[in-house]
Amino acid sequence: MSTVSLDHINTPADLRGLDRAELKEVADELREFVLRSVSRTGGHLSSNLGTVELTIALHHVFNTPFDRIVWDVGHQSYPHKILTGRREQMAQLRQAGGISGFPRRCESEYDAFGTAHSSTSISAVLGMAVASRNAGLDRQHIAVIGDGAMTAGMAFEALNNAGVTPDVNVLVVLNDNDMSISPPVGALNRYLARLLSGGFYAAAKNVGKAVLQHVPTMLELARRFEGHAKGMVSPATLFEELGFNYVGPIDGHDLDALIPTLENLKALGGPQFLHVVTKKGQGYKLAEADPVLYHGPGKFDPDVGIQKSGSPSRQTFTQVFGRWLCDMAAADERLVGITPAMREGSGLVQFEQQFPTRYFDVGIAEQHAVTFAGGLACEGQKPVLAIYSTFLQRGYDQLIHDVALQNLDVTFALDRAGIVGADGATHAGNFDIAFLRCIPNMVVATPSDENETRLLLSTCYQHPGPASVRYPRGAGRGVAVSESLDTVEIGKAIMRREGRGIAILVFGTLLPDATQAAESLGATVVDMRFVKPLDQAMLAGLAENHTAFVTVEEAAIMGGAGSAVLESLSAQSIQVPLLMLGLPDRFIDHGDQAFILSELGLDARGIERSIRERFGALCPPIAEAPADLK
Ligand SMILES: Cc1ncc(C[n+]2csc(CCOP(=O)(O)OP(=O)(O)O)c2C)c(N)n1
Ligand SMILES: CC(=O)[C@@H](O)[C@H](O)COP(=O)(O)O
Ligand SMILES: [Mg+2]
Repeated sequence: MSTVSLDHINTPADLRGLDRAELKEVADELREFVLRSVSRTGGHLSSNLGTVELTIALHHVFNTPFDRIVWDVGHQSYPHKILTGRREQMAQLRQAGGISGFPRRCESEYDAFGTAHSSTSISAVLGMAVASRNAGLDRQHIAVIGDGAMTAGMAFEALNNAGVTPDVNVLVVLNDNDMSISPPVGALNRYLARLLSGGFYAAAKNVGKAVLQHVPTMLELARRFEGHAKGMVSPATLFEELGFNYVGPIDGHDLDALIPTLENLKALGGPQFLHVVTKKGQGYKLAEADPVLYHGPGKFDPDVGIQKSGSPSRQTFTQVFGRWLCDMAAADERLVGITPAMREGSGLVQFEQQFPTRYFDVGIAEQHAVTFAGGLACEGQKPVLAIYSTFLQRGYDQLIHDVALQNLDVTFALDRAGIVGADGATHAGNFDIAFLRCIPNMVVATPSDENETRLLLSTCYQHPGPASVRYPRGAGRGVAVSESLDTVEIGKAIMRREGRGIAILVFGTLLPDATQAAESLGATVVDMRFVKPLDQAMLAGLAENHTAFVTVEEAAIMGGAGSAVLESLSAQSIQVPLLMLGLPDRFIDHGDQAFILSELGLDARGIERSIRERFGALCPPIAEAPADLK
């Protein structure tokens, strides 16, 4: 009877002494561990169930951590974490103080490169491989990239570069599960499907001379041990044309196929490309049947599966957006909705069903999404680009050059603005206010609740130029949302509470916390609604009868809305002391959203405490206040 157990695998070295049968036992245990563990913490499930054998094979064959593995996106790296000494820490996955859901260099020497935004792995391993070559190191560099991540331009920029870079040991493993978060889109997906079906080779046999143009030289053939697997002289795949030695497709759940193939590839130098086929959710029937639902679930009972809860009392901001989009699309046939591969997360499921010809999933291609929207706007369409704040960072030049500079009418619906919780710093939308407000022509709206979100979406949509509306991850506070498509005046703030001494200027959904603080302080509260254009008249008016200002935003303080107020006061030669509350100048780790906001002093107590610390003389005494406020 075998004594092999996952409990005894503390580093990949422990895998290297195992035979094939033992490795298969480890794979079964590892899959079960991933399922049980993720069901208790929440996290990315389907992708991790799909990479169990691939992870074991890679660590078995390659000499990690000396050899480098870069996990693209990194949401499939849990088996890797478990096999590299973090099995116990999986219990705190994505929780405050616990390990991250993504690879991080500071977390383990086995995490060769930090990932989370997709399609960076080939560039990163190429950089590493060139550095190894220059240092005379005989090291292997492996990028594991999914079929979804492979659709991004950046992956192709890297292939283009790697294919002609001399003397680099780069292995790209394409983990093809025929899924992105939602079903994959685009011509590359079709091409991969043709490779899998064998149709590519079969069709090629009939192409006659065209095939011969692609016949590799005898020397190359000798290098391609996989020639026997293909079993014939075949036309070059796209990846071969780009300078890679293409091998595959092989079954990514079959250790008997994976291990010898990787061993052979390890012996070869130069750019290698291995196409493996896996199943998202492999081994857990419910996830296999619905990999979208199990892509990134919260906690659930694995014996029962995810249970659909009854209709929740509070809508998420994403749902508010999704409904607004459908309503506005019904009212205006020029509206088109765009998502870069985030149909579910961005709230476009219903829109796709209702308006299939006006729905565009462009793949993981944020840059393209922005310029595509610009092109649509040129011809009189009204594009709404639904995009996470953090992913718009990818399309920054396109936003400036292809949209704002030409004053094109594109509405940016920025979801996940501010703290996002379990995904942490890589996904937090901290920077959009700072990077958007400096762009000429941009309108930057910061709705304070669900209804304001709808109102400002309509307002920005009707604005004939580029405009953005930012809203956070998760549910609002339960504010009823009107069904109208009314608009408000752009650049106009609204007074929410008239007080004395201190005026709290709120940009976004921290309004209830700021209001609660203001009630203790007797302060004025203004919902600023827009960072740009800023309501300068409101600021000037408030300055006449207040002695201090406080700005509150769930965004980076540096360059943020508070900075905009400061600039405006300075430009108007208004001298009022200003306290800026928002996100500090550091990356903020994963953890519960409310907990993080409270740690950052951005809940009602924290806001009051900061104001008292700074403007104590202007504040009324604390009556029966909790000790931490005194
Ligand atoms: C730049 C960027 N855009 C979008 C995402 C969101 N995202 C995370 S995983 C994923 C799908 C990736 O598909 P694939 O690479 O095939 O991996 P799989 O989920 O199938 O394992 C997407 C769109 C991201 N992480 N980075
Ligand atoms: C890995 C990745 O980028 C996505 O799966 C992301 O984690 C989704 O985040 P939401 O859960 O906020 O949609
Ligand atoms: Mg995939």
